[in-house]
Amino acid sequence: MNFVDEVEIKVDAGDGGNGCVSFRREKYIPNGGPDGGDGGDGGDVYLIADEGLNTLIDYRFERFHAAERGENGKSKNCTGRRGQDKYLKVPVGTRATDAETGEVIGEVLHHEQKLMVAKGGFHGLGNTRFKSSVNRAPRQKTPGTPGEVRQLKLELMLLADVGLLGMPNAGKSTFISAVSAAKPKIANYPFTTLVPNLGVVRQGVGNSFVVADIPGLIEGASEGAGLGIRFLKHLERCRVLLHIVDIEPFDGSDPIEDAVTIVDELSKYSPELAEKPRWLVFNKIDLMLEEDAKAKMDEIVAALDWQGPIYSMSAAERNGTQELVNTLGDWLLEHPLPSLEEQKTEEQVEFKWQNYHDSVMESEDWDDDDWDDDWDDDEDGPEVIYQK
Ligand SMILES: Nc1nc2c(ncn2[C@@H]2O[C@H](COP(=O)(O)OP(=O)(O)OP(=O)(O)O)[C@@H](O)[C@H]2O)c(=O)[nH]1
Ligand SMILES: [Mg+2]
Repeated sequence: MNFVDEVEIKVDAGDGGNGCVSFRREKYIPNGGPDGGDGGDGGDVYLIADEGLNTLIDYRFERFHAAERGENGKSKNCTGRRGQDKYLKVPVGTRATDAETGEVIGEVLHHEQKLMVAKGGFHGLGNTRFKSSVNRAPRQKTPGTPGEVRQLKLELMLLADVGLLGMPNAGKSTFISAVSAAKPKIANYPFTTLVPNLGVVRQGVGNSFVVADIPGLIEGASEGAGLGIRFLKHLERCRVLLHIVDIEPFDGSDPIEDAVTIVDELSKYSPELAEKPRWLVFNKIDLMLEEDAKAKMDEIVAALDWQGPIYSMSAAERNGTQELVNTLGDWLLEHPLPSLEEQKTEEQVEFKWQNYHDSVMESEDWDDDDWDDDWDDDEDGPEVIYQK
């Protein structure tokens, strides 16, 4: 099974390089000024979305990823080189969470989108920076700060427009194979589908949508029964859910209870997901006389107190499926996805060392009137303070 949608990895951004203490030593310049350069910043760790990937499996095997350390500063005012950033390729739709705090860092939703998951350390300052009218031969420097280390949970959530929800054997996979080119395994035993499948429904040029078929849910799924509810996360980004109800389960279970169970488990998993637009789709109507089917459907609608849209079909006989797909296509056109900018509501996560630079700048070493005068001269090599 190559589909892996959850992994935990450790990311380690590069430490900042240390500042350097050094003095200019040259022939004929006996008392050269300070010329210790700053260190380089540590490299950051980023996720980068790659549309060619559809699993996080590589991260099962490689769990530690580090960016490069910044180089230390050197004499002659040489600034250390910045550490190289580390880019981790992930499938589009991957979300990163800090595993220790549970804080969602962000997600990558389109090809080549980048997300910083660990910030590199800030560079240390060389002694040139501490030169002043009072102290012309400073021996101060600051060390680079450590790069951020995070235990990271990566979760892949499939990007689909329509999500299928229902008991095992309800006919979810039969439906997706009826309306798309997807060829999932279909069988009359529960949990035939073990990992999500995506199917593309084509309705003419430039008008297609994606359906996600996920493993079935059973009672107690939120407590881990069956395959649990871990696959429900793949429905979070769908625009509409189809609750597929088998009106004549061959295991003899009561279709009313089954339908209620699904709604309960959905609400337990996430009230937001339960609030998402959802259509009730009765399946296997070929197994009953029309009147009996109608009566059964009415009972289920009443038991669920269902007010939303209702469809019926025989996925196996492809009866009613095309109609459902056409209505879905129209509905999706009328309910476009919010643009990416609107989706970016997530706050920028503050990184641990964000304020380090400010605190160094504010420290007393900088309270010097001559500071501004000295600063500008540094651009083209060391400033010579004493020259005979
Ligand atoms: N008579 C009839 N049988 C159907 C219909 N749709 C599906 N089936 C049968 O029901 C059984 C289960 O179908 P699947 O599509 O595998 O069900 P599923 O919801 O994907 O089940 P899981 O993957 O286990 O969650 C299969 O034997 C299908 O042939 C239908 O409309 N009519
Ligand atoms: Mg299935």
